[in-house]
Amino acid sequence: MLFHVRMDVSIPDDLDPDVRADTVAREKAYSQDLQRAGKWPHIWRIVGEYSNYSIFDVESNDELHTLLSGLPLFPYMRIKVTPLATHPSDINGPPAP
Ligand SMILES: O=C(O)C[C@H]1C=CC(=O)O1
Repeated sequence: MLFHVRMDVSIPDDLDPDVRADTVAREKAYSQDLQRAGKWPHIWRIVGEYSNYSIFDVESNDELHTLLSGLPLFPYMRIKVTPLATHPSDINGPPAP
């Protein structure tokens, strides 16, 4: 199942700089592990914002929720999830299983 996900990050200005650096480093490692596992096949920075558009490829809503709620930056994010279906005009058809 494919999901379009928008993440908007808002880290409080008064967060301890060491905590901030550690959290951002753990977020990067967590994200890259999921990318290597094929669960997070696309991530794009939204120009001019501390935000991204991502595509997740997971088995269920519950799996997506587990992955998103495990993000180290999750406490500092607003997340909008949009489920994706195959478009009938897509010349490539549905994604390969
Ligand atoms: O920078 C972001 O967009 C937030 C988050 C998502 C992946 C990652 O490494 O950080």
